[in-house]
Amino acid sequence: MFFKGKVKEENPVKLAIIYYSSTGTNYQMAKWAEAAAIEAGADVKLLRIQETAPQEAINSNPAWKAFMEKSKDVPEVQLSDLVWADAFIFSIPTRFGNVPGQVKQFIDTAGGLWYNGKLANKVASAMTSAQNVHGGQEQTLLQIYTTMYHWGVIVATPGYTDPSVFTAGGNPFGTSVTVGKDGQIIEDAKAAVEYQARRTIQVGSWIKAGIQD
Ligand SMILES: Cc1cc2nc3c(=O)[nH]c(=O)nc-3n(C[C@H](O)[C@H](O)[C@H](O)COP(=O)(O)O)c2cc1C
Repeated sequence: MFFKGKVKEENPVKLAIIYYSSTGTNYQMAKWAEAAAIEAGADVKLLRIQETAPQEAINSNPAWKAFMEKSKDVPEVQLSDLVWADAFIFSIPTRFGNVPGQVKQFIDTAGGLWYNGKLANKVASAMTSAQNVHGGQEQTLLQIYTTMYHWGVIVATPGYTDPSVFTAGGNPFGTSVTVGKDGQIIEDAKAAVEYQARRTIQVGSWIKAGIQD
């Protein structure tokens, strides 16, 4: 159950790691997932969801402004990336116990793909952050999973299938973290993120192999 190996190299799982981040937390988690996924042999794209907030709002928060500048070269996720991928990992902040509007705006452009069955039978898991330990992290994960259920995506949560889940705070829905006053992640979450990436790829490889049989 504790998957540490590599997926089949001749037909790697195509993994889209899709994040939204204002101040870098979810970017950090996405980068950890990216490194682990490459190590596991997946074909990986790290993609950011388009920022749609007004420039004045971004400028009013130095951490937000600095992070926008730092991450400007990360490619923006396109609908074609959703079609390309066998599996998704979403990393998104908690906003009032829900997904950020930027994420919802992108998701709501996928109606045509959904209608044409282009999103079904993929695999997904999600990660999130919040300011408070009990700030709605699980609820945010459930919100994005609800969309996955509509898409016909198979949601592959970590559950309690690896010791790293406990070290990171024990969220079986997906890795979730708390952002301290210094803007840094409080929990020791890197191993859990890496494990979640490997597990998403592993389940993705099972589904992909099953579809090809
Ligand atoms: C509009 C808004 C709503 C938020 N709602 C919550 C919340 O419900 N619970 C919480 O603990 N933190 C909340 N936060 C804090 C964010 O979750 C936190 O800034 C985010 O996890 C940082 O992630 P990032 O660095 O990737 O942007 C909110 C922040 C904003 C701007």
